[in-house]
Amino acid sequence: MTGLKWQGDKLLVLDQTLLPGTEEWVSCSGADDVAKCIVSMKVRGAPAIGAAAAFGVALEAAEAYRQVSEHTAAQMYPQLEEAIVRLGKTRPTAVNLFWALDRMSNALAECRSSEATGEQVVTTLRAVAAAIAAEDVQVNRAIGRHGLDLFRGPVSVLTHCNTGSLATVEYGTALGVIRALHEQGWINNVYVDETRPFLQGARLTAYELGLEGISHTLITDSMAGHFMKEGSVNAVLVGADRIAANGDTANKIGTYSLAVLCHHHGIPFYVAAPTSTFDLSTPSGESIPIEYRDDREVLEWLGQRSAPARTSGINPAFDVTPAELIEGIITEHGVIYLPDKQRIANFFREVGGDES
Ligand SMILES: CSC[C@H]1O[C@H](OP(=O)(O)O)[C@H](O)[C@@H]1O
Repeated sequence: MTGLKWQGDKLLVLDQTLLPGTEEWVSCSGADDVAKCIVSMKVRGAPAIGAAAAFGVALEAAEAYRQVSEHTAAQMYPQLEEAIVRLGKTRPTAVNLFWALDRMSNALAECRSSEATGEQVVTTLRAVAAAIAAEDVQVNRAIGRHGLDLFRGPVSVLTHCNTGSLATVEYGTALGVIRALHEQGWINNVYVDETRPFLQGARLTAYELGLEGISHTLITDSMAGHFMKEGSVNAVLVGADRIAANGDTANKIGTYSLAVLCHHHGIPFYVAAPTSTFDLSTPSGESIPIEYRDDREVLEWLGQRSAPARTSGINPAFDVTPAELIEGIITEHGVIYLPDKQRIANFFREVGGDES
């Protein structure tokens, strides 16, 4: 399954705010449509918002080309550069968004330096956006394969938030590992954290696992320690939105608590993420920008106020897990075992190239 469909001159986004009860596709014809979908979390998940933003730039190019008089590229660049800036302001934490926009920006710069025609700009940006999407699926399947190598037989795992086909283009990162385990017949059960306040676990992960008949049990976030203590959880698998150069990892709020619980109970805590989630320009977790969302997500339940009128709330959408609490980071190139912080630098030297 996927939450993004590219149809020539439109991007269709599966509105995740309506799942699981309603499957409704939103049609995007330009960067502003995509930006609104990202801000409102109709599309969410680090790799998914990167791919969606890339398509947003490609759609904007087609729109700009339709508007210019002599179909010359020169008139298109200001509109496209503005679209990239607009999309870059949608959400601050997931580095995949900026990684994808940088690839689009670099492609645009190459068009400009090679004096491409307007039509060539449209074709080039569409091809780069399509490549980002296609690569993501292959990367996720590689993450799944490498994650499978960490296990020797049937396990029960716990996961947080949604890291599946609705958080990526398809297959998923931590949920990609879970899919690979399921395909191997090695999933006894998946404990799914509901993931307050946006309920990505209850609404999206449970939806994906149910569609594929993967055994799962929904729990409240506060139950995780109980099931670890009783020995029901063999490993924890989570995703990531930004991994700093020392391995500190920003992920959905509640992830840090899971890592501390795993440390206490001697349960391996794994992060699954593509190399596009690494940000080697950010030295450590303290420098990762954390998105604060509307506190009504905390103060309300399904749109109805649950807290007293005079009660204030606070809503950090992510927290940072220090590298020393992470057993390993599962990437498309293999597993980086932490907490030897030098291993991140060595890993990128071995696989060749930067984090992009
Ligand atoms: C495969 S990365 C998914 C990542 O993104 C989620 O955040 P959000 O739902 O706010 O976009 C969460 O942190 C997941 O781990």
